[in-house]
Amino acid sequence: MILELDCGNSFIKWRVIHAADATINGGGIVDSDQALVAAVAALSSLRLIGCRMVSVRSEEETSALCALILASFGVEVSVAQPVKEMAGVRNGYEDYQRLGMDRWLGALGAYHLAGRACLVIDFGTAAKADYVAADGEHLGGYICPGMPLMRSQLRTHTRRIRYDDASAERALGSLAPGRSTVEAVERGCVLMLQGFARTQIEQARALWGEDFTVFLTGGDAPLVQDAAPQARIVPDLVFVGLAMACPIESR
Ligand SMILES: Nc1ncnc2c1ncn2[C@@H]1O[C@H](COP(=O)(O)OP(=O)(O)O)[C@@H](O)[C@H]1O
Ligand SMILES: CC(C)(COP(=O)(O)O)[C@@H](O)C(=O)NCCC(=O)O
Ligand SMILES: [K+]
Repeated sequence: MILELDCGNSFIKWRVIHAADATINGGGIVDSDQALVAAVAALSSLRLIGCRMVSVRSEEETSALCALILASFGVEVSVAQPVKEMAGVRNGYEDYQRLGMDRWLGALGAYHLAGRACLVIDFGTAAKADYVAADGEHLGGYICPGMPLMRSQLRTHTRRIRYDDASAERALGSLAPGRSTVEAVERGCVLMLQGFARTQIEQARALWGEDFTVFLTGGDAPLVQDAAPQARIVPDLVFVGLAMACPIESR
């Protein structure tokens, strides 16, 4: 079995797959290193032969988690590293090392799955869009605040925007004009994300006509699904790219 980890700015997404056929043994989303170890250790008949990781966290946090994985499960962690080119995709950044590794792996995974031009939109802590042309050239992309950041900026920089998580969840049952603060903020931010997605799709259409595939990923992708009916929702897109970047021999 292989442990796969996607360490974003807010959460760690993890899964355990069988090395031979990549079938999924377990997985989840946790908010700390300790919760990760507890969740993985709770899997029955766990037999890890390796671990691969993508992280957009600091070097210190990333190596601390690698050390914890080694100490807890006895496996070395292979951490995806920036490269100029892989699997037919060429990194489009002026300095390829600066492109977020989650974005790069999402682009790799998308191009692998689509085999043609693709637009990857990832709604995590930040909202990201990345463009890969039909010949594999990564054209670059866009970054703006995602749902958690927009929400917390409003809460932090205003005096009268205050509400709890439960009412936030209830507010998203509809996108009609809000009749309370929580509805107005939550629905307004979702419309911002949807507008972001629509604009990216328009731009992809201007570049490529109808010959492209749209991928939606990240924890908040479901909030945007209705605005992009043609998109493929692929929650594990980054893991697709991670397996390509960090192959682990099965024994
Ligand atoms: N089970 C879940 N636990 C926590 N957040 C979730 C869950 N499912 C969806 N989300 C949403 O996912 C968002 C975080 O997305 P994610 O892609 O994990 O971000 P990041 O990679 O930046 O850590 C949160 O804002 C939350 O709304
Ligand atoms: C843009 C990001 C902060 C997104 O992080 P996430 O929302 O996945 O937690 C991450 O991809 C990153 O740190 N990128 C480096 C900067 C760049 O891609 O230009
Ligand atoms: K991410």
